[in-house]
Amino acid sequence: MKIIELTEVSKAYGESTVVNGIDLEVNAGEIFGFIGPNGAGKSTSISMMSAQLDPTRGTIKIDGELITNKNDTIKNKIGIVPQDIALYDTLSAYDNLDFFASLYGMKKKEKKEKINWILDMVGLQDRSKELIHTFSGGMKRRINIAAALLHDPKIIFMDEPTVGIDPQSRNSIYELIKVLKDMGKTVVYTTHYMEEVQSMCDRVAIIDKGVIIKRGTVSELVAEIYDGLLEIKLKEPCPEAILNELKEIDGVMNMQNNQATELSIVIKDPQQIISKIMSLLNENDQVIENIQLLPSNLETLFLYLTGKKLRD
Ligand SMILES: Nc1ncnc2c1ncn2[C@@H]1O[C@H](COP(=O)(O)OP(=O)(O)OP(=O)(O)O)[C@@H](O)[C@H]1O
Repeated sequence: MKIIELTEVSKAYGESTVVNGIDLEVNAGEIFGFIGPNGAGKSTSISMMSAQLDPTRGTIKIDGELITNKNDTIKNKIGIVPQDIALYDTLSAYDNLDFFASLYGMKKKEKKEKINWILDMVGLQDRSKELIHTFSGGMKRRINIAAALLHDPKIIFMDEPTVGIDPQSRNSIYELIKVLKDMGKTVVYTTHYMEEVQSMCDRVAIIDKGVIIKRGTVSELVAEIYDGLLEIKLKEPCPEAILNELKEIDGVMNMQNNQATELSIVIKDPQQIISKIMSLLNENDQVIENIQLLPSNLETLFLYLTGKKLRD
C-alpha cells in the first residue's frame, strides 16, 4: 500500500527550480532511502513531503489524503527529524521531551509513559535528568529523534540523522530504525553514507539536480553496475571511432566518456574484458595515464550516474 505519493512535484525559488517534476511512491512499512549529491534537492523534497514547505507545482498525498489540507490528522501521522538539532540546551533530556509532548496535547500520565518508552528506545533512560548541553552530539541527535517519535507517527522523515556522530550513537540509531520497521512504521531516510542505505533500505531513489535519476531496490540498482566500473584516464582525447569500437566489445555493458579522456565503462567479467579494452587502446596508440576498477556497489552506481561521490 502506498503511504506517500508525489505526482509531478516541483519547487522553485525565483528563477531557480530546485526540485523538478518528481514522481515518487513510498510503500507503507518500508525504509526508503533518498540519496543525492549536496544541493540535489533531498531536504527540499522531504520538507514538501512532510508538509513543512508548499510545492510550486504538483500534488502530494499522505496515507491517501492530499497534503494541502494540512489538517491535524496528517500532522499526527508524520514525525520529522530535521538535519539540525532542535533542543533546549538548558533543559534536561526528559524536560525537552516533556515540552514536545505538551505540543502534541498529551496529558500528564500519557506524557510520562511515552517519554519513558522513547528514552528506552533511544538508549538514554539513564541520562534523562541531565541537561542537554552536557550531551555529546550523537546523544543530542538521539533525543532529537525521540522528540519526533513521541506521538507515535506512522511515517518518520529523517534527514541525515547520522551525520558527524560517534559510532555508539550511530549504532543506536540503526537499532532504532530496525525497531521502527518491526513496528510497521514507514521511514524516509536521507544520508551520505552508502553502507547505511545498502544495509537498511528496502528501496532507494537517487536525486540529482532536482530530478530523480534512478529508483529501485538496492540489489536492482547495484545490478546496473554488473561486475564493476572500469575508469580509464587517457593522455589525449580518444577518437570517436575507437570509442565506438570499445562500446561494441562483448562484456562492455554501458559507457560514458568525459571529453573523451575519461572513460567510465560498466563491465561484465573483468578478467576477460579489461585485457580486451587495454589491447584495443594500445593497438590504437592511446596512452593510459590511470586505470582503476571500482567494485559493483551503490557508491559506484552513484558515481557513474552523477559523477560525484556520495560523501562529496
Ligand atoms: N529557501 C531557499 N531559497 C533559495 N534556494 C534554496 C532554498 N532552500 C534550498 N535552496 C536551494 O535548493 C537546492 C537544493 O537544496 P536542498 O537543501 O534540498 O539539497 P540537499 O540535497 O538536501 O543537499 P545537502 O545534501 O547538502 O543537504 C540548493 O541549491 C539550495 O541552495
